[in-house]
Amino acid sequence: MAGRYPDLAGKGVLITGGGSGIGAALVAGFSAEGARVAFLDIAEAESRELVASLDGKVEHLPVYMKTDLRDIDALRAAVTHAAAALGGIGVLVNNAARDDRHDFESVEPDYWDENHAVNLRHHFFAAQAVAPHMRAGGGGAIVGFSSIAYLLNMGELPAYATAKAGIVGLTKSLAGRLGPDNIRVNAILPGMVLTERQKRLWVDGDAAAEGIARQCLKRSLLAEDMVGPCLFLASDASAAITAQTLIVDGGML
Ligand SMILES: NC(=O)c1ccc[n+]([C@@H]2O[C@H](COP(=O)([O-])OP(=O)(O)OC[C@H]3O[C@@H](n4cnc5c(N)ncnc54)[C@H](O)[C@@H]3O)[C@@H](O)[C@H]2O)c1
Repeated sequence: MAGRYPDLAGKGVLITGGGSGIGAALVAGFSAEGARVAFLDIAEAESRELVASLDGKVEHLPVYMKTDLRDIDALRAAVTHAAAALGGIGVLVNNAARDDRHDFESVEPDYWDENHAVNLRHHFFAAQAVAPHMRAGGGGAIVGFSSIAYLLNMGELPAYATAKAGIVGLTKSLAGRLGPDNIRVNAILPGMVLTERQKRLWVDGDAAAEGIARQCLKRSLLAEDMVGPCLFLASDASAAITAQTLIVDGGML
C-alpha cells in the first residue's frame, strides 16, 4: 500500500536490523512508501534475499550494508556511507536487538556488556551519528524499538529488559536534546509479535495461544503490524509528537 505518507517518498531512511523479522517488514514498508532505504544487519544471506525480493517492486531498491552494530566505528562508517548513498538521512529506525534468555545466577559482566552492546548501546551512537545529517536536512525523526517485555516482570531476561527500559529513557533524553533541531524521537513498544525467530526459539503454539488470550485482540500480531505505527512516527503526520512511547501489543497491557 504505497503513498500513505507522501512526505516519506524520496526520503533517506536508515534502519538497523533490517534483514529479518520486524526490521525486514519495515524495510519493505518504507520502500513501498517510495523512501530511499538503507539497512544495517549482520545476517548477510537474509538481508540479500530481502533486497532481491523487492527488486522491481519498489521505486528505490533498499541498500544493504553488512554491519555489526556492536562495533561503533563500523556503525559510524555505515552511517556516513548511508548518508552518501541516500542523499541524506531524514529517518532513523533503531530496531536491531537479540532477545536472549539468561539465568540470573550465571550472568557475568562480559555477558551483560555484550547484551547491552546488541540491545541498547548502538541506539545512542546511531542517533549521534545521524543527527548532523538530519540537521543538514532541516530536521528528522528517530524511532526506537523498545518492548513491553520490560513491563511484564519477566525474570528470564534481566539484561534485555534493562536495555529495553533504557531505550525509553534514551528516547526522552534525545527528544529533549534534539528537539530544538526539529528532530523528533519516539519509541514503539511491541507486544508478542510472531516473527520466525520468536516461533523458532520462544513462542510455541501453546505460548502463542496464552499470549493471544491476554490480548484484547484475539489474533497473532505479525511483523507487518509494526509498520503502520512506525511510518506514522517517522512521517510529518506526527510532526508535533516527540518524547513519546507507543505500545503496539493488541491490548495485552
Ligand atoms: N518480536 C517480538 O515479539 C518483539 C516484541 C517486543 C519488542 N521487539 C523488538 O522489536 C525489534 C525487532 O524485533 P524482531 O523480533 O524482529 O527481532 P529479530 O531478532 O527477529 O531481528 C533483529 C534483527 O537484528 C539483527 N541483529 C542482531 N544483532 C545484530 C548486530 N550485532 N548487528 C547488526 N544486526 C544485528 C538480526 O540479524 C535481525 O535481522 C527489536 O528491537 C525487538 O527487541 C520484538
